[in-house]
Amino acid sequence: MAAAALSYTGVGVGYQGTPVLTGVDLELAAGQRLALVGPNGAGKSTLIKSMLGLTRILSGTATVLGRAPARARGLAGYVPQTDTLDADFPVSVRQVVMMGRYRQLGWWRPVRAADRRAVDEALERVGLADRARHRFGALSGGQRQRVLLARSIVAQPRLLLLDEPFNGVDAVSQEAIVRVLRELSAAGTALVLSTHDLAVARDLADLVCLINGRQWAVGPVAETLTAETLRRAYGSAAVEVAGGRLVVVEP
Ligand SMILES: Nc1ncnc2c1ncn2[C@@H]1O[C@H](COP(=O)(O)OP(=O)(O)OP(=O)(O)O)[C@@H](O)[C@H]1O
Repeated sequence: MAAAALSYTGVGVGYQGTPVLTGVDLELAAGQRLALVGPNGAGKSTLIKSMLGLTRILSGTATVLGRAPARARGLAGYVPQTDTLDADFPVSVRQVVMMGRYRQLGWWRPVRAADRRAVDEALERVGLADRARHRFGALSGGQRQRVLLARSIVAQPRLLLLDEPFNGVDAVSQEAIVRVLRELSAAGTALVLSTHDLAVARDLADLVCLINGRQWAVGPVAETLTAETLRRAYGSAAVEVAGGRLVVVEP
């Protein structure tokens, strides 16, 4: 049987030996979709970085695709927040997506017809085939996010990690991204996405992990995103309003 996409038991993660998030218990199988939900500073990005082998596991045990996270580097796909990238960098959409192939095949190897085909197919899939020659930085935030998704899928990862994939993303791009994520998951890719938006978690995820400095709850979305667990994780001032948006009223 294939190794779990993720297996975390009692995990603490942080920086310079100081934990920012503790008590994380996660099991994710092929094709499952996990939403990491929590307020700003909860530790969502840090947890994703630990899955990429970029931050130390300070306590507990963790495997990513059957290996210790530091040994799994490069195996999981990663879609960063678009606004963390330098949009002025003079690179075409096609070149950005091709970077996803280099990682798998080595930058020294010449680009082959199969690589070009994979890039074309990925751009087609995210609905941006007609933008291949455009400058990456000239696209809208939502289109850039679709390009970054295309870059990650050309490497055909068994686990895909997305950090706030819908921040600053227009409705058309969000719809395209959601469609591709559903297709990937149906084909067996395990997904982890961090989000502030409870509606996104409910719509897209099977499992949710509610964190804020520590893990407050984990499990199937309907059972886990309850008013009670949200109140515990966000503090008593947390109020959920219609449409799944969470409004936190400062005490
Ligand atoms: N490189 C770093 N060194 C030290 N502390 C860090 C570092 N990066 C983040 N932190 C701290 O770790 C905590 C968790 O941050 P993290 O970015 O993981 O949260 P988040 O849930 O992703 O929040 P946001 O939604 O604001 O991105 C915060 O207190 C943050 O200040």
